[in-house]
Amino acid sequence: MASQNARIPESSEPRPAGSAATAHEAARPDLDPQAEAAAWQRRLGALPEAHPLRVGTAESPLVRTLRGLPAEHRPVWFMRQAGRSLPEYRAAREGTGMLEACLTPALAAEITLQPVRRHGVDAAIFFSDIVVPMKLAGVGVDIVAGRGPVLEHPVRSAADVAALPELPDAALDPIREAVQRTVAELGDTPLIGFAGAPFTIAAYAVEGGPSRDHLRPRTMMHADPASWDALAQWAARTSGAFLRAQVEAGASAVQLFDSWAGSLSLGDYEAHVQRHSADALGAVADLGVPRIHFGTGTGELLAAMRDAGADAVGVDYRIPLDVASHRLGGRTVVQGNIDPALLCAPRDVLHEHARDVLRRGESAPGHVVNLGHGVPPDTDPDVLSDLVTFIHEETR
Ligand SMILES: Cc1c2[nH]c(c1CCC(=O)O)Cc1[nH]c(c(CCC(=O)O)c1C)Cc1[nH]c(c(CCC(=O)O)c1C)Cc1[nH]c(c(C)c1CCC(=O)O)C2
Repeated sequence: MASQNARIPESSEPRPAGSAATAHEAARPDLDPQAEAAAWQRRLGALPEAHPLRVGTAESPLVRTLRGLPAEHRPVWFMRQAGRSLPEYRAAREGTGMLEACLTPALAAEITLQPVRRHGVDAAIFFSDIVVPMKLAGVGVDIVAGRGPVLEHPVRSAADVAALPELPDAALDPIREAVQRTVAELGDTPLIGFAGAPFTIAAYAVEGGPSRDHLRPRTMMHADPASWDALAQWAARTSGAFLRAQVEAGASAVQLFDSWAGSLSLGDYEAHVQRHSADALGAVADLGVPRIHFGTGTGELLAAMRDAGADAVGVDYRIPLDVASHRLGGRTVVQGNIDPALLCAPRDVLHEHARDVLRRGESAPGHVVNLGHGVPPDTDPDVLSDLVTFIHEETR
């Protein structure tokens, strides 16, 4: 059991004088349960009475942790938990393209539910993709297995940006139906809705597909700032509408994936990206759902990503979680950051690494356990099921 008072291994950065070794206690004494509960109810006021967050999932370990409240155990889920690591996923996808699967409500719901049934994770994440909103808007994009999203026509000029179609609200109906089908099965297990952050979406649009350093969008924000701004605003509107549709249909939390933000300097992030991510997260601000903001290679961007409007920050495996929490001022819920590479290590090695992540997570007011990035496709599903059991037993 990872003690609440576990001594945290010395991190590479000084801890501010007087900060608690386990901020959980430091954060909680300030929390007046009655006041928090009243504020929480006010926060959810705009949601329908029957929304899962108002009738059950609010007391789930995931949502309580995102609210900064103690929970029966540390919640755990995995990015890319719905995917090729599951034989049942491969069977369900047989003969159906990726985007077609995302836009077939019964199939998207089934795939979303598979890892919850198999692993007993504390949250489902909606089976879709960050380029689905682009597709629904009418942009020529497909997902190539082993590569990722590929566009028919890269977006490189002001004219290309001006030609980008707006996402019609009715085009989101298959998404709403898939979410409704999913939450009808989930009961008190929360569904996390998600979207791609404007920079990551724009990086695919400008490059036309996956790239390592995202040089073209990073050049555009300096060489043609007006086109960059118009493109990022379009991406924020499109992703924001996608997020909102999932929440209105029943998602109890959202995650904004800025997977490729790590290629940005803090200066470029603050000057050219942060406000657009704030607009995407702002699309659900009035609905009160907890918001998680995740990126990879973002050790220098953590506070700026939180300040874009997140309740929690997803941290990748490259920075120790206590160091990340320190950079967030010790006052932000963190998510992560088990290294996916250790899923193929011997079980005792993985468990010791997970204990270290749990100990380091004690330095934040709340810790949602996750990987530092997605589940590798060749992962043994039993390793993930065992890891969920281990995390629950260690933190019960
Ligand atoms: C960058 C990114 C994308 N899509 C996503 C991101 C951000 C997360 C991350 O950083 O990995 C987000 C995403 N994509 C998918 C989900 C559903 C949730 C889940 O998988 O658990 C989520 C949350 C399904 C998917 N999206 C994709 C798959 C693999 C499709 C398959 O072959 O089954 C899944 C399960 C395809 C995809 N889509 C994308 C990539 C890079 C790929 C992988 C290409 C490949 O390796 O085959 C773009």
